Amino acid sequence: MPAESLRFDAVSKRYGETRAVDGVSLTIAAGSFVALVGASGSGKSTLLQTINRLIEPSEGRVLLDGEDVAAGPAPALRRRIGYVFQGIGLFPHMTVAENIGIGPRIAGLPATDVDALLDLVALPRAIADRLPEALSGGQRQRVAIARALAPGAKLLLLDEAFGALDPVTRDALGSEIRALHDRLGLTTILVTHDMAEALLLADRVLVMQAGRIVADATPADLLHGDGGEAAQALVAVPRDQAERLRGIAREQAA
Ligand SMILES: Nc1ncnc2c1ncn2[C@@H]1O[C@H](COP(=O)(O)OP(=O)(O)OP(=O)(O)O)[C@@H](O)[C@H]1O
Repeated sequence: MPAESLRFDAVSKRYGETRAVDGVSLTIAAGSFVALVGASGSGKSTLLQTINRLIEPSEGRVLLDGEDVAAGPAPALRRRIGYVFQGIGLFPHMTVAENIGIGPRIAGLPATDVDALLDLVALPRAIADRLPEALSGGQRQRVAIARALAPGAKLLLLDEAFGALDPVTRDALGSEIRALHDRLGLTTILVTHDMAEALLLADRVLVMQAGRIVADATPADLLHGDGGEAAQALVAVPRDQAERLRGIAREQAA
């Protein structure tokens, strides 16, 4: 199955006076890796969840491969879309293998090849019989990714999926997700607070502010100073940190 393309067509979501998402129109090409960044409360998670219908837009529509996501039943839609969020949501009383296989099992699909999925996310096959409590945070996150991909999803939504991990694990898992994206030909949307992560992993970076997309640029363009004020304020953070670290290294060497 080829990667899935996405289109947001004037999508808004209101909660009373709050416009969590405010008239977003946007096309995401099949096979692209898009990062969605922005301050807390800017609407990233709300926009992401309109794709798998955890949130229904107040106005507008979302098209997956040209078809309105609201057209068919939500469970069938969600099987096409891998969704991983910070809270992970593994079932604590089920083994790793049961957690990974639950989606296809509920849908009455053929049993999941758990070993193949564990290989895919670089986990030892021997952990298949463990409960989630017997895993590290990074391992749990990998199981969640394997579960998200188990029904053959070609669209992967990651909502601060690496948020609770230590920086070393987070960096490694980010690179592995990018490699997995390339190898499986996925379309991936990564919500992150971390502009460095967005710049390093994505082909395209979208910046949200007060429910709107205020910048849409490649990492190279952002690093060249494009994208406007809000985007450049976010790019300045890792750049300033890198410069301060270089300054400390220079002082030590002098
Ligand atoms: N169920 C809800 N009821 C009322 N307001 C909501 C609800 N969900 C989100 N909001 C509001 O919508 C806005 C966008 O929230 P959203 O969670 O999409 O932001 P975010 O960019 O993902 O934030 P964070 O980075 O902190 O996760 C916020 O002002 C939030 O308070």
